[in-house]
Amino acid sequence: MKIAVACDHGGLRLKNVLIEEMKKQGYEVVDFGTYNEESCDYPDYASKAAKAVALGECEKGVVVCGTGIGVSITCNKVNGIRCALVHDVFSAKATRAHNDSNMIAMGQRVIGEGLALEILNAWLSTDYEGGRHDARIQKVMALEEE
Ligand SMILES: O=C(CO)[C@H](O)[C@H](O)[C@H](O)COP(=O)(O)O
Repeated sequence: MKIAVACDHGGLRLKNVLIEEMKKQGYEVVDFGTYNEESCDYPDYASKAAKAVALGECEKGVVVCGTGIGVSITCNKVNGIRCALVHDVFSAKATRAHNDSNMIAMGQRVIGEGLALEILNAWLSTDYEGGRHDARIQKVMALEEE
């Protein structure tokens, strides 16, 4: 599975930890930057990862900034993206099972690396449940057509 990743300067260290974990598990990672800690603008990088997921070039996406908020807002502006800002394991599982989220956002300034890795693994290994959630997701995605 191909995973798109991106961050700003505030998420670089955590992004690199997450990339290592995903590579170790055999995922193919496409890193859309940023690649150093020089101050930059998160929309420039998060949007690239989101577009890669929306176009089907990558199956899922992982984005990181200081809080996770800036990158999640950005990704959710791209049609077809359901990006969940997650800082606990319960929500990581729930957003895959219920929202079929195709991207996850985390904040390097919010959680430690150990929890972030648990969240990542919970998110990657949880399947969408379908059923009653289908209609809800369709209603969310229909807003893109208005
Ligand atoms: O967008 C954010 C906040 O919602 C991110 O956390 C950014 O990483 C943060 O705003 C960057 O802040 P900085 O003071 O420019 O490092």
